[in-house]
Amino acid sequence: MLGRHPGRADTYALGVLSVVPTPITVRVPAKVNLHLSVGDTRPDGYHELVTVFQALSLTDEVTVRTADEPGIEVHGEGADSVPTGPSNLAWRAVQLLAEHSGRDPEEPGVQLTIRKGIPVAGGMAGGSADAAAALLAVNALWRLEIGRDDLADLAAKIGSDVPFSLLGGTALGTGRGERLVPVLARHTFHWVIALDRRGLETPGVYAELDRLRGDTGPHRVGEVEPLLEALASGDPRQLALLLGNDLQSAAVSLRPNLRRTLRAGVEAGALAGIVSGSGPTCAFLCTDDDAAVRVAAELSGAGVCRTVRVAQGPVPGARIVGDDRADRPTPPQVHA
Ligand SMILES: C[C@](O)(CO)[C@H](O)COP(=O)(O)OP(=O)(O)OC[C@H]1O[C@@H](n2ccc(N)nc2=O)[C@H](O)[C@@H]1O
Ligand SMILES: Nc1ncnc2c1ncn2[C@@H]1O[C@H](COP(=O)(O)OP(=O)(O)OP(=O)(O)O)[C@@H](O)[C@H]1O
Repeated sequence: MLGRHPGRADTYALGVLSVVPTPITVRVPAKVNLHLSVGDTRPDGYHELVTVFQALSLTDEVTVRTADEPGIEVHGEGADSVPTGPSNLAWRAVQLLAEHSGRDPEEPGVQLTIRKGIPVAGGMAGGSADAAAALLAVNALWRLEIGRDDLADLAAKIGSDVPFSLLGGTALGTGRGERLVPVLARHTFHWVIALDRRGLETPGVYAELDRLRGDTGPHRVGEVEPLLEALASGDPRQLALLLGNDLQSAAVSLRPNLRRTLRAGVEAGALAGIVSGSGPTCAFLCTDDDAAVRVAAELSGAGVCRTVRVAQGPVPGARIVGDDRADRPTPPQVHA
């Protein structure tokens, strides 16, 4: 590798030596949709949305490094069900940036390591998060200096949730969810996240919503202003009354057990519970950190879900946290 690409920006000639750039690690959050109104299907097959995203403190980390042998390693919970080939969304991000910068997308000379903390196929934008992280990391690795707005345009080509994974915080999303405006959210909100035993595929959940709706319509997207006011006030009780997700009925129709999970969270003391995005993960809003810990303990004892996490939001979007974490003890579960 050393010295083989003297003209490329990712190796730097130092006399007879070349220096391979330091690996870059990006941390990226999960999301929950506090409000998700699904309108009609557009000619391109996507549904018109009005949604409010919030980034939560469940995170993935993506490390990119220059390598002769490209590949993807995935560590952490659910790693076995994450593809390590070209359908991995983070790999698609690498290929997109390679095309964008005039490199060969089939041989980008990059190795990816993904550490999953976001549930896979859980409705929390795990794959989208990895794609956003890979965009930011490779932009830095190759010193492309693509600005945040242009990165967001590239992100939208990969998936509707990817631009929000880059942005983070709390944001209003329109279009198919990719057009974003940041929203003021005072204070930190405390969440309990209940993970289901198996994932749900997003297209199937939208299709189930269409099936349940039948010929009714047109479908107006719901009002979001009261929720934005609750966010600005910072009062979780006010916010709890306004949480809503049009995909919830479809997710519950595909997974009737979610009804029991949602009920159990509220019985355990949460202010309200919703299915997160396309599900099956359920998110419960709590009054404060202590309440969240109590709800999490009770919910995990209720036997209604696979596992339970406590999280806070909003948190920042994808951001560089440092160089290689190769000294970490977690053994890889999937190899490229
Ligand atoms: C459910 C949400 O997570 C809510 O934020 C998103 O709408 C899903 O976003 P995503 O996973 O990034 O989805 P994409 O990869 O863009 O699309 C996957 C599939 O979901 C459906 N889809 C997605 C977004 C949208 N506005 N309308 C749709 O109907 C389509 O069947 C599409 O083929
Ligand atoms: N880097 C990735 N991490 C997780 N899943 C990925 C990744 N790349 C591709 N996938 C595939 O995408 C599918 C959906 O996974 P993901 O975790 O993104 O779901 P999700 O959180 O429900 O997505 P969203 O909330 O954006 O609809 C998985 O079944 C997996 O096969």
